[in-house]
Amino acid sequence: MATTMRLEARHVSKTFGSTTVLRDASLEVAPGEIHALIGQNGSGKSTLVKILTGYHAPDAGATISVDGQDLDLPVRWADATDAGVSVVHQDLGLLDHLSVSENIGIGGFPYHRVTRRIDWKAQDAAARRVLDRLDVPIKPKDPVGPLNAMRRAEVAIARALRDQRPGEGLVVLDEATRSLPREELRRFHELLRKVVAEGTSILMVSHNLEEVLELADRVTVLRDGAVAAAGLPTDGLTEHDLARHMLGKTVEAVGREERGTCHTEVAARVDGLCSDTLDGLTFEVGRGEVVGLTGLPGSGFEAVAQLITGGRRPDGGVLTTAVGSLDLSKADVASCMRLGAALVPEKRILEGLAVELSIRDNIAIPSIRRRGRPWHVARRWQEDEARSSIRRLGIRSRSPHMLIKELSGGNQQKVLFAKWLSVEPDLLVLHEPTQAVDVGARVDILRAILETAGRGVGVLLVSIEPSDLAEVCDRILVHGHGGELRELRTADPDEVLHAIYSESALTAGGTPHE
Ligand SMILES: Nc1ncnc2c1ncn2[C@@H]1O[C@H](COP(=O)(O)OP(=O)(O)OP(=O)(O)O)[C@@H](O)[C@H]1O
Repeated sequence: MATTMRLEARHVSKTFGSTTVLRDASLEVAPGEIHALIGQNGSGKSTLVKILTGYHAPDAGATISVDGQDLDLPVRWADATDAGVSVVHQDLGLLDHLSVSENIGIGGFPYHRVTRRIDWKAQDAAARRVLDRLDVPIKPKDPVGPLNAMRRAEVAIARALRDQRPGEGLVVLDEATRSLPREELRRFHELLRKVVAEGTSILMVSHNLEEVLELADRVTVLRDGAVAAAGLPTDGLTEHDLARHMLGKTVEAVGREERGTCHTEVAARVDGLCSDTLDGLTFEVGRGEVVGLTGLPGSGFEAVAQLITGGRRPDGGVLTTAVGSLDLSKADVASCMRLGAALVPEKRILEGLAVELSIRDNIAIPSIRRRGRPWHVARRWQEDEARSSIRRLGIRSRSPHMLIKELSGGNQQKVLFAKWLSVEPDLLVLHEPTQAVDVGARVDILRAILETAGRGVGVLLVSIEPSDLAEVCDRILVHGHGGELRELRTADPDEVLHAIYSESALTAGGTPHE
C-alpha cells in the first residue's frame, strides 16, 4: 500500500496581477523525511510556502493535504497549525526581551480554566518538555537576549515542535540556518536529524546547496515557477547537478584571472579602529583591489562594515581617502559618503532599500545629487542605469518600475548591490553580498565586484563565506582571537576556512602594499 504523504500539494498556481509566478507546482513530503525546496531567486519558493501557510491564496484548482486530509483553500493558519504545520523563518522570529518559555509559548499560550489568564506554570512545563525532548540544556526562565546563535535556533525549533506530538507534523525551515556559524551547523543538523528520526517531517528552503546535499533526503527544484525536478533523492547528486536543475544550464566559476597585482595607490586607509570588540584595527585597500575581511563569527570583525561607513560610531578610528580624513567616532553616513565610502549592508530591507519605491528609484537615490537636478533631468540616466543593472545582475522583474516589496528576497539583494555600484565610490564596503542569492546570481554579483574593482574602486568584502573570499579577493585579512589582523593570499576556500578556525595557519602582515 502506498505511504500516505505528510504533505501533498498539487496543481498549485499563483498569479499576481497579470503575472503568474507559480505554475501547476506539486510538492510531496514523506513522513520522517527532510525534503529540500530549492530554486533560483524569484523561482517561487517563498510563494509556495506562503500558500501552504495561508499567507497567499492559490489560484483555483489547487489541492493541499496533510496526512491524507485535505485542507480548505485558501489555507487558514489555524487549520495548518492543527494539522501540525509550523514554520521557522530566516530571522527565527524570537523576541529578545522575553524568556525562552515566553518565546516558545508565543501564539499558543495555555490559559487557566478559571482565571482565563495565561497559565505560566503549564507554559513553563510545556517549554521544559519540548526542550528536554530535544536535549537542549537551557532553562525555560532563561532570557533569550544573551543566547548564542545555536541556542536561539534551538529555541525556534522548540517553538515549532511545541504543539506537535513526537512523530507527527511538518516543520518548514525557511532559510533558517543562515544565521548559524559554520561550526554550529553540524550540531544543528544533528538536532534536525533527531526530529525526523521520530517521524516528524522537515521541508527546508535553502540556497546552500552543500547543506541541502548533506541534510536532505530528497529535493524538489523550482524553475521559473514550475517544478523542474520533483522529489529527487539526493544520494549521488552533486552541487553541479542541483545548479543545473535550478538554472537549466551549467554555472561557470567566476574565474579571476589577474589576481595579486600590486596595488600601489591607496583607495582608503583605516587607522586605529576601536570599539567594544576591536582594538585599534589598521588596514588599507588599494585602488582596484578586492580585500576580504573575515574571522570567527561573533569575533567582532562583522561590525567593521558599519563602523567605517558611518552606520555605527566606533570609539576611535580615522578613515582616509583621496578626498581627506575623517574621525570615525564623529562620522555619520553622509560624511562617510562625502569621503567616498559606501556600504552595501547585510540586512537589506532594514538598512538598505525603500520597499515602497521602485527598482529604478532605489538605484537612483544615492546618485541624485551627482547626476544633476531637477529630478527630471536625470530621468533618462535613471532609466538606463536601472535597465542595465537588471540585465547585468539578472534581476528578475517585469520592469524597472516594479516595487521592491514585490521582488523576491534574492532580487532585493541584487537591487541593493546595483544601487551602490552606480555611485562608483572610492571605497565600496560589502557585507555578506551573496547571502540568500542563488548560485547563478552569486556568480553575477562576484563578477560585478571584480568589474567594479577593475574601474579603480577599492572593495572591502566583509564575509564569512570562504568560497566568495577565495574567488575574488586579492588579499584576505583574518581577524584573530587576539584582535590582530593577519593576511592571507589564496584562491583555495579550504585554506580560508582553515585560517578562520585556526590560529597558526597564516603569515603575518596587515598593511600590504609594499
Ligand atoms: N506581492 C507580490 N506582488 C507581485 N509579485 C510578487 C509578489 N510576491 C512575489 N512576487 C513575485 O513572485 C516571484 C516569486 O517570488 P518568491 O518570493 O516566491 O521567490 P523565491 O524563489 O522565494 O526567491 P528568493 O530565493 O529570492 O527568496 C518573483 O518574481 C516575485 O517578484
